[in-house]
Amino acid sequence: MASENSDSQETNSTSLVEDSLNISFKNLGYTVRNGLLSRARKTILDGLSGSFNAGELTVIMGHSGAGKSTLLDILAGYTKPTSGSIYENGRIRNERMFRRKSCYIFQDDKLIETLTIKESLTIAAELKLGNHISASQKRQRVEQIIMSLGLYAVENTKAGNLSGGQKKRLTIGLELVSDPPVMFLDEPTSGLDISVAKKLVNLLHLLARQGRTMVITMHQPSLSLLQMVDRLYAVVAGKCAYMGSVPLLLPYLNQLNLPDLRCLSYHDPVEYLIEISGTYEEKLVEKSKNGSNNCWVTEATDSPILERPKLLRITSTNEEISLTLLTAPKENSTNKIILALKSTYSTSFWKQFITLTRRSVLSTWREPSFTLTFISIHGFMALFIGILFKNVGEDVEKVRDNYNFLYFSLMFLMFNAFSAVSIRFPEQIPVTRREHFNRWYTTGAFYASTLLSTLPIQTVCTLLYSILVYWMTGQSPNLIRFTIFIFTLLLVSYVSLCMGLLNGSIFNVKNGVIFGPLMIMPFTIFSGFFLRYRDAPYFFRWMFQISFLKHGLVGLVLSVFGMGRSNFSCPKIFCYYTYPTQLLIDNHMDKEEFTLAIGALFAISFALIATSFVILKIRLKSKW
Ligand SMILES: Nc1ncnc2c1ncn2[C@@H]1O[C@H](COP(=O)(O)OP(=O)(O)OP(=O)(O)O)[C@@H](O)[C@H]1O
Repeated sequence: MASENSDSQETNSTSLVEDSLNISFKNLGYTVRNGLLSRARKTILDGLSGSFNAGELTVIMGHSGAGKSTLLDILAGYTKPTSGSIYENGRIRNERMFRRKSCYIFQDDKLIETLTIKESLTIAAELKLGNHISASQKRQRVEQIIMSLGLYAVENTKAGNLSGGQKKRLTIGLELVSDPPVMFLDEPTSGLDISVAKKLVNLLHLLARQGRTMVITMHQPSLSLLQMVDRLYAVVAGKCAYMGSVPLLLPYLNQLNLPDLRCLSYHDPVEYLIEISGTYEEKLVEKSKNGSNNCWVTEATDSPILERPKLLRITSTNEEISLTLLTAPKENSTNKIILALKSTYSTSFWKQFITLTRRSVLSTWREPSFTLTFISIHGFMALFIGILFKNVGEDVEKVRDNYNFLYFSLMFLMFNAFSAVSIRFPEQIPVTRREHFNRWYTTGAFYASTLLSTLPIQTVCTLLYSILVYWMTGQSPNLIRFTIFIFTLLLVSYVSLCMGLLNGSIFNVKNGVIFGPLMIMPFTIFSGFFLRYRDAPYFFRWMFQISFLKHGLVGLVLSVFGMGRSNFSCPKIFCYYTYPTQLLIDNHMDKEEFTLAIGALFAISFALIATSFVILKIRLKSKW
C-alpha cells in the first residue's frame, strides 16, 4: 500500500457533515447471567459515563476483556444496556432514528469477495441512497468515495484479492456512501502492520475532522497513532480509568501521585496507564469519576498537538487519500423528513429485493466453479444411475429395483440441495449482519432474494438429473406421468433447499455439517421406505405426515406405478408385479393421492421458510 508522504492541504474548517452528533452516556451498566441456569449475574460494564464529540476521533482502549467491545456495542445500539442512558446532542437518543444516522463496522468484518470495489460500492449506493437521489448522483458518489479513499487503482479488483488495508478502507467506504454522521469501528487496526494501521487511523482522523463522530476501539494505541487521536477513553474492568485528550494524559497520571511509580515524561503514557490500570484500578476510576470527570477533556481544536483541520494526503504511486473530494450526498430536506417518518430504511422492500438478487446473481456469475461443479455432479450421477438402472421401467422383474431407484433419486436430490445451501447460506451471515444492522435492507428482502437466487440453479440441476434418468431407466413414455415425476422431484429439491436454509440459519458451517444429517434423519426414517406407515408404532405415525420424503416418494411411486397404469407383460407363468397396483399395496400407498402429497410438500416448505425466517431474524439481531 501507500508509503506515507505527508503533503498537507488546508481545507474548509466548517463541518462537511450535516446533522453532526455529540454522544454522551451516563451510568451505563451491563450485566449477563453467569450461566444458563445460574441466577447470579456477571458485571461487564459498571456505571460508566462519558461523552464523544463530533469532529473528533475517540479511541476506547483497554486490556483484552476490559469491556471495550461491549461498550461500543451498546453505544452503536447493537446491545441494550441493563442500566443507564445514552444521549445525542444532550437529548435522550431515539434508537430507531439513531440507527439511520450511524454505522457500526464490526471487528473482522467480511466483504463479498467476488465483487469488485466498484460493484460493491454501486450496490451499497443502490441500497443506502433513496430513490430521490438520481442514478447519476449515485454514480458520482461512488466515484467520489473511490477517489477519496485512494482506491482508484484497484477499483476493478475483487474484494477477495485486496490487501488488509484496502479491505478496511472498502468497508469504511461502503458505510460512507450514505454519509453517516456517527461511525463506530471495533478494532479497525487489528491484523494490520503499523504503517497500514497508521494510514487507516489517519483516514479516520480526517473523516472525524469533516464533522463526524468517530469512535473506535483499540487495545493500546501506539505513540505514532496517538498523534491522530483526539480523545482517549480508557476502560478497566468495565469502568472508566480516563477520559480526556491525549496531551493531558501525562499530567493526569502524574497527579495520581502513585507511591512507587512516577510517570516520566519520556514514558509512553498509554503504555503506562495500561500497566498500572490493574493495580490502581480504584484510584483511576475515582479520579476519572468513572468517566464523568470532564476536566481532562479539551476540544479537538484547542489541543496543543493537533492543528486545525488539515487534510493529509497519503501518497504513493497509485494510492492517494484525499477527502477534499468527499462531499455529503445532497438530499433535500423534505425528502429527509419523509424518510425519517416513513421507516428506518432508505429504499423500499422491492428495491432491496431486486438489488440483493442482482448482487447474488452477479456474485454467482463471478465464481462459476461452484455452479459448474453442482451441474456436473447432477449430470454425472444421472448417467451413472441411468446405466445402473437401465430400462428397469418396463421390466416386470425389476419393479423393486425401479422402486429403489425412485427412492435413491429422492435422496440424491435432497442431499445435494440441502448441503449446498447449508454451506453457502451461513457464509453470508457475517456480511448480512453488518449490512442489516446498518439499515441497508430488511431481513425479509435478504431472505427472499437468497431463496429466489438459489432456485434457478437448483431447478436446472434437478431437471437435468430427472430428464436423463427418466429416459435412461425406460420409464413410461407418457407425458402426464413424466410431468408428475419431474414436478415431484422439483418440489422435493425445493423443500430440501428450505431445510438447508433452516440448517444454515441455525448453525454456522462447521456445526451445520455435524447437525445437518441429524436434522434430515427423522424425515428419512419416516419416508415409508424403511418402515411402512401401518408397521410403525401408533405414537410415531404423525412423523410420516411431516416427512417431505414420504410425500415425495408417494408422488414418484404414483407417477410410475399409479394412476391406472396398464399391466406389465409377464414373460413367465407368474410374475408377482404383473399388476402395478401390487407395489402400491405392498408399500401401503394404494390409498394415497397425488394432490394430497403435493399439498403436503407445499405446506412443509412454507413451514420451513417461516421457521428459518424467524430464526434468521433473531440471529441477525443477536451476536449468535
Ligand atoms: N454475553 C456475554 N456473556 C458472558 N460474558 C460476556 C458476554 N459479553 C462479554 N462478556 C465478557 O465481558 C468481558 C468484556 O468483553 P469485551 O468483548 O467487551 O472485551 P474487550 O475489551 O472488547 O476485549 P477484546 O479486546 O479482547 O475484544 C469479557 O471478559 C467477556 O468474556
